[in-house]
Amino acid sequence: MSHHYLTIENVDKLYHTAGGSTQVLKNVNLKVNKGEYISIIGHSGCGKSTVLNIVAGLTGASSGGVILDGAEVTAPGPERALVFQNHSLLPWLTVYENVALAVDKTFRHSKTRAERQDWILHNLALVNMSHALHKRPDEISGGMKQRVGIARALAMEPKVLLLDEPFGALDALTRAHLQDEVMRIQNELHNTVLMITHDVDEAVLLSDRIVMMTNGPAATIGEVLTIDLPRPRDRIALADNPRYNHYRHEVLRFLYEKQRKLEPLRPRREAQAPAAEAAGA
Ligand SMILES: Nc1ncnc2c1ncn2[C@@H]1O[C@H](COP(=O)(O)OP(=O)(O)OP(=O)(O)O)[C@@H](O)[C@H]1O
Repeated sequence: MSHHYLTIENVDKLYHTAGGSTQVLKNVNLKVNKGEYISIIGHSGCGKSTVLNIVAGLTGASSGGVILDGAEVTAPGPERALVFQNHSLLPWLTVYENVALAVDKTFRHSKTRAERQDWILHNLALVNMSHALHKRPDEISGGMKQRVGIARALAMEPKVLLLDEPFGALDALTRAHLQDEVMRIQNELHNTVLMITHDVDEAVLLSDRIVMMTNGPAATIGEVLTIDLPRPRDRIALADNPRYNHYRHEVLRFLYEKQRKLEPLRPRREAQAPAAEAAGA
């Protein structure tokens, strides 16, 4: 048996639609150690969410599979918690109740009512949301909703945390603040994390390794970059760090030179502005 905690092995994925079938993923292989923070980056539509959904057990691989802590993934389960870009809190429940729902479900047999209550409060404190326990999602900001989503995921004590562009919908300052929070929590808890991102700086700042995917169809892992920067990491100090900038450059080079995304061809006359045509574009 593999000594890796999470193994994605020879995963192919075909989607069958009325128009025929498309091979989205081809031969995706990745081995993740316990406590590693992995980012997956690649152009839009290459298949990042499909990889994450297969690990989550939300969709099956067409061939190959996923093994987590020695067991094959065949269905969704609480040991793989997901956080999406668009907050998935239940709007009629308070912040506390949203986390309580997951905690009560996961620990109803293993923790007493009082222990569960402490655990909910503990996880909401971890993301600095203790001040808003009784607010409903429409009474808090987007960043706060993401904090609650993260608290809910952490509170399930998952074996792997699956983050699908968790900061994607946030403004730059809120995003930076939340990235710092996630780094702080990661330094404390050492979760195993798979995170999809489109943000090169975010990937370098947060990750132990960055998995770079080729363009689809039949996308696969093109390169894996190990980020050897000491933790805790400080975004301001790193801005002038040559190694940080080297990693950034490597990811940009992969995305914009090696895997340059070509826009689909459009009819020349209608699609291009006169100025662009005059410039010979
Ligand atoms: N259920 C489905 N049925 C058919 N095709 C699908 C389905 N889900 C995804 N696809 C297609 O598979 C490809 C990969 O989609 P996926 O969402 O995994 O990409 P992605 O890299 O996460 O994209 P983005 O960065 O834009 O979120 C796309 O071409 C998409 O249209």
